[in-house]
Amino acid sequence: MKIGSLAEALVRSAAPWISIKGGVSLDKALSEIPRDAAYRGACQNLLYCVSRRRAFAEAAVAKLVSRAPDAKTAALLELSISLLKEGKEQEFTVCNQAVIAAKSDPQTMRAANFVNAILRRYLREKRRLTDELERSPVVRYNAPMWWIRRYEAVFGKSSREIFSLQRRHPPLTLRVNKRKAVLEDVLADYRAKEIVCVPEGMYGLRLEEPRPVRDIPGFADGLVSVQDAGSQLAAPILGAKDGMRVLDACAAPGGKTAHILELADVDLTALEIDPLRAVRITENLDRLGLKANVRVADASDIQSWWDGKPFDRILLDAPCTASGIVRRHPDIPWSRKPEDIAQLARTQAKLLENLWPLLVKGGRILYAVCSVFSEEGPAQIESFCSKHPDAKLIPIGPDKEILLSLPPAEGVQDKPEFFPKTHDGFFYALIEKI
Ligand SMILES: C[S@@+](CC[C@H](N)C(=O)[O-])C[C@H]1O[C@@H](n2cnc3c(N)ncnc32)[C@H](O)[C@@H]1O
Repeated sequence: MKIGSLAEALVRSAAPWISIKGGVSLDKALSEIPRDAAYRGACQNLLYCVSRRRAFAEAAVAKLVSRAPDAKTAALLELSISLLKEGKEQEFTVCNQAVIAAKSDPQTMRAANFVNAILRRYLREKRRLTDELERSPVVRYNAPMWWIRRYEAVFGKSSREIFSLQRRHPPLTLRVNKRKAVLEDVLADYRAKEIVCVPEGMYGLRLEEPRPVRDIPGFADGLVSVQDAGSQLAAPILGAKDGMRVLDACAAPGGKTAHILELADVDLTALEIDPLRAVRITENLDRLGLKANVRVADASDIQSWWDGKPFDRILLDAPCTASGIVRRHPDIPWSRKPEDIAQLARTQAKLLENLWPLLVKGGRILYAVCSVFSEEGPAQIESFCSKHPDAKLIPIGPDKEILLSLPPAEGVQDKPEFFPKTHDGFFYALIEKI
């Protein structure tokens, strides 16, 4: 049987989807699909689609079947229902391709009629079913209840809006490499090429339609990089000047490392604990024509890597729950456990504590996390400052905030020019050693 491309994507996505449901991250599952496989792009779309609708797809399958099917058949049904819910593909195409997919895999072959019957029943009952299922906040917001409560505690009434924003596709934001191009020129060039885009923050451009990097003019030549606009605030806030010695303590894949180097001629050490991720720092710097001392090391194990010379600036973009970037990583609420927050907060505290002595007097450390939870942001910094009388918080940006919490936002401009309008959730605190 010649298998259609959607059917092939359904078949190829079933096993990764089962592993994602078992706790493997979406990034890791995608990294196991061969880079050059023709079906890779379709699988990626499908796995993002189902991750954004995980609670709905699981609840719908549970409602529609009288006896739980085997894992592969359940996965095929959930993937297909998420596509039907998304509504981009024709309904009959999804049903037909799902049946072809079931028939093409020896493990699901005998369930092909069952898959057909369940999907057709879903289509007949979808309105009633959707109303019923979406009464549950878990389905409506696509997150476990503990996560929803956490968000509500942070954002109050705005949490609904933030949850609905996270269901939409994330924007594709680029950072213009100041060493090689001028933002206005790139903007004009893209518009001439009919790429719809708008300026975003100080160095960014937001593209209306996402596209692979190979189709972004100037990407291969290092004129632009992909980086969220909230993330693009780190280098300017850090404020490294020519000649300074700078440490980027948790650097991979190197987005902020590169931005620091685009803005000033500094002697930069970039540390990364994960050797595979460290390779990506060098790849990114090579593409942009930048240089740093990239090392694989545990930043908190100072003895293992430090040469004893203090730093003028340290960026600590610490490992965190990533609760501010769910729009880009829709699997995050499902892959985290409540106890992860305290565990990660301890790791962040250790990194801060151990890196503080490496800073020269008058030097500054920028603490950053892409999390919206207080334990990883404001509470972390308040606790650190209470223990360090030589730590002084420096106001950030024209609004002079000392603890800058940016909620995930789209088109919101309640801050001066300096700030982007559309960005992920971030927390920044700039601390000077006095
Ligand atoms: C939030 S990401 C950094 C993103 C990066 N700054 C960028 O903008 O592209 C955190 C990184 O820190 C690394 N990491 C975690 N613990 C570390 C440690 N103790 N020492 C060095 N790197 C660490 C993680 O592997 C991860 O790549």
